[in-house]
Amino acid sequence: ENGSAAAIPIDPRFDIAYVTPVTIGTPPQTLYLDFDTGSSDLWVFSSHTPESQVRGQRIYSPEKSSTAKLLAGHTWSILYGDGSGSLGNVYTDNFTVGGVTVTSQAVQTAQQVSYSFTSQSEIHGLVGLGFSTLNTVFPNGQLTFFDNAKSTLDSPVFTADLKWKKEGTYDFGFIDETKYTGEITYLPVQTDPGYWTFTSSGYAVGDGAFHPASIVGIADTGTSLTYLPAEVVTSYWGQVDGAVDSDYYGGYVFPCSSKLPSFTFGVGPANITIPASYINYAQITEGSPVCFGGLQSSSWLGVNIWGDVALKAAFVVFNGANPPTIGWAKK
Ligand SMILES: N[C@H]1[C@H](O)[C@@H](Sc2ccccc2)[C@@H]2OC[C@H]1O2
Repeated sequence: ENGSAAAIPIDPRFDIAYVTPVTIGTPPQTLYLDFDTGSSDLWVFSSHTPESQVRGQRIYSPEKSSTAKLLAGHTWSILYGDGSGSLGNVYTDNFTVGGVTVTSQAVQTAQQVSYSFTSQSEIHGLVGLGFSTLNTVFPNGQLTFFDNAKSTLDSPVFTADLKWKKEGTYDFGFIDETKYTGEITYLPVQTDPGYWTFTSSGYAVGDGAFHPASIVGIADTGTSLTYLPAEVVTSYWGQVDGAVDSDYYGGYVFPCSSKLPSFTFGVGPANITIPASYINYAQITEGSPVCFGGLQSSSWLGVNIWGDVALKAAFVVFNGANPPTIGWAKK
């Protein structure tokens, strides 16, 4: 059974993250979760999360679900690239998103969450859509929702159609031709260690020359910005009046009044252009004349990350066939 679900920006001012409604258990409990191709744990705020760490989030209560089963002796603990983290125990239960149901999905219930989760009341947990090898459940790693659902889908794919400051969609099991223009360019995926890792064929700043290059990076719907090699972002921000790489603000900032160029990245023989407006990410604080860039250096990260700022400029196909590939189309 195929499915389709909304990807809703959690903040109307800038696209810090997107959440998608899911139901868990019997009777169904609805939570809004962050679908994250950059990790592979499905975890939720729960009745096991200390009240001091819950601030407005909806919670999953396994004790109220007749189909919940404790996965005895199993625990999990995850640390994310941005330093946030969570840990807890594990149940299996019915899990439905956009009409696609997995009847015995591992649902990881949080017993601890870090402050950055407590402070985001609109995010009630994460659905990892990376490869199941990254799952942190111990002693037996669990399968992602997509890996469990794959065999029931018409095609072993899901697609991301994220949008700038608007609601987009995740589709499961099919490719909606009305959501993109031209052709989809498919690239090989390196599945070790478990991210959707692909190689971009280069970049261009604004209407400038295309620079062929091999940029290995991960497609990560759970990361807000896009992080690329220093030489790439230096050449981009070099075109922006007043842009500086600020230790104080932790990245490239620029006068909000400055004109920004677009940014184009290669996907095989094709390319995707990120409009300048997407790269004018946000004011430092409400009303500030200083703005934070959506394109930042990856040098301190050790990995290039094509986050939402890049993904929302494209229609992206996460093809879970064997071997997996990733498809990019303009829209
Ligand atoms: N794959 C990403 C993940 O989804 C988020 S976890 C997260 C933390 C706080 C708020 C919302 C989400 C974190 O940032 C980058 C990488 O790790």
